[in-house]
Amino acid sequence: MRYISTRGSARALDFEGATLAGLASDGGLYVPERWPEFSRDQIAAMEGLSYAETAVHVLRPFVGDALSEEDLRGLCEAAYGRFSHAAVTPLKQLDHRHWLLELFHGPTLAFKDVALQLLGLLFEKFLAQHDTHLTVIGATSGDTGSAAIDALAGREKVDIFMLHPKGRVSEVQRRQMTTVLAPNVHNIAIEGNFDDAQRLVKSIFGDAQFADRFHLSAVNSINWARLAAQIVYYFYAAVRLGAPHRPVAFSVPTGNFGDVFAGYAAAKMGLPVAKLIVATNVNDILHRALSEGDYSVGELVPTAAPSMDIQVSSNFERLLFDLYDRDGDQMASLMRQFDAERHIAIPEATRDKIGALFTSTRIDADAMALAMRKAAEHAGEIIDPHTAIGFAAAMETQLDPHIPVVTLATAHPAKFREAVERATGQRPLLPQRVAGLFEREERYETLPAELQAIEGFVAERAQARA
Ligand SMILES: Cc1ncc(COP(=O)(O)O)c(C=O)c1O
Ligand SMILES: N[C@@H](CCOP(=O)(O)O)C(=O)O
Repeated sequence: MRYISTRGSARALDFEGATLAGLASDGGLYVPERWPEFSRDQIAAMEGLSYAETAVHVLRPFVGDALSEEDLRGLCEAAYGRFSHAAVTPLKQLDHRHWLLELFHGPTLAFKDVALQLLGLLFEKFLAQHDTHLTVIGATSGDTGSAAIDALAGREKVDIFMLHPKGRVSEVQRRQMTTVLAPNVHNIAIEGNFDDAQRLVKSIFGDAQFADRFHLSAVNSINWARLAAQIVYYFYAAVRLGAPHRPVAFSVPTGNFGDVFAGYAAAKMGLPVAKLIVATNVNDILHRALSEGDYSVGELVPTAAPSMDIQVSSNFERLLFDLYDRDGDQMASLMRQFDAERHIAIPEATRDKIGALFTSTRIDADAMALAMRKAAEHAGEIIDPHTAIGFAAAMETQLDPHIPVVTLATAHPAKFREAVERATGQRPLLPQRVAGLFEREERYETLPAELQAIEGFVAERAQARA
C-alpha cells in the first residue's frame, strides 16, 4: 500500500515511510492511495476475534509489505496487552439502543492509547532497521500528550517534544505528562491555545532545513498510522453488535476530526455504518461546516471538555480531499486560501455528499452536564465531559430506532474530576494505574507561542542529547 499527500506534490511513501514522516513535505496529510475493501464474509469472519487479532485483520492491508503478518501480530499483542480490560475496548449497554464503547482502558485513560501504544512499537520496530534518531514534535490539548509520552518515554532512538496550552488542560492531564522525567521527554507549556500549538507544530515541519536536520516525526492524528489504528475499534464494536448483517451508528465527540475520520475510513472499507454523528462542544467549526457549509475559524472558548477545544481540525482536510475527487492541486490551493482567510465555504453539493454519512450537533455546557446526569441516573454510568457530548448528540439525533447507536467513550471520568463532580455530585476515583500522580515531581518549560522560541528549545535539547 502506498500513501499520497492530500496536497499532491510530496513523494508517495509506503506504510513505514508515512509512519516515520508523520506529515507530508508539502504540508499535506498522508492518505492511502485507495481504500482497501472487506467483503461481507470477511467482516463476518471477524466475529469472536480478540481485539489484537481484529487489529491484525484490519491493519494488514494498510501495512502492506512494511511488516510481516507475524510481526504485526506481535506488535498488536504487545500494545493491547497493556490494557486493563480483557476486551481492550468493551461495549457497555445504556438502554435498548444506546451503547458506550469504552476506549479508556489503556495506560493514560483516554482513547489515544489505542493508537499510540501501537505507534510507539511501530517507531521502535522501524527505527531498529535504520541508523536514525527521531525527533517527535506534538501538540496536545491534554490526551495525545500523555498517551504519546507513555508510549515513547525511555525509547532509545526517539526524543519527544510535546506542546500543551498552559493552564488549559486538566490537572490530571498535565501531571500525566509533566511527571514523566525520562531524559527523552520534553514538555513545553506554551502561552497560547491548542490551535497555536498545532499551528507551531505544522510550521516546524514546514521548515525543511530544521525538519531534515532533526528527522521530525508526528504523534498527532496527522500521522496516518494513528488513524489506521483507530479504525480497528469501529470494526470490533460493529461486529459485536451484528455487522455486517446489521448497520450501526456512531456518535463521536470531535475536535481534530481524527477519530470520526477513522469511522469514515471504516465505512469506505465496507463496514455498514448507518451514520457518523459529529458531536462538537461550543467550539463548533465542524458543526457549522457540516450543517451550513461555513468552515471558518471562530474565537476558541475554554470549556469543561478541554481536549475538544479546537477550531482548526487537521483531519477535515482528509475528508475534503476525498470529496474533491482526490485532486491534490485543488486541495493545496484550498488550504492556502484557508490559511490566508481562515475561511472556506463548502458548496451545497459537497455538503449533500457529506450528509449521506455524517450528521452533526453542537452541545453546550448545559446539555453536556445533563447528559452526564442522565447517564448516572438512568444507567448508573459516570461518564466524562467529552463522552457526555457524544452521548448528548446521540440522544438528540433522529435515526431509525432499530439501529444501535454507539457513543465513543473517549476518556475516563477521573481525568476530569471537577467537571464530573459539578454535573453529577460524584467525584470519580483515580484508577490504581495512575496512583501517586499528585505526589510526583513535575518538569516542564514555559515558552511563548513563537516558532523561533520553540525551534531554539528543540535544537538545544536535541543537541545536548546527541
Ligand atoms: C477525550 C477526547 N475526546 C474527544 C477528542 C476529539 O477527538 P478528535 O480530535 O480525534 O476529533 C479528544 C481529542 O482529540 C479527546 O482527547
Ligand atoms: N484532543 C487532542 C488534540 C490533538 O488531537 P490529535 O488526535 O490530532 O492528536 C489531545 O487531547 O491532545
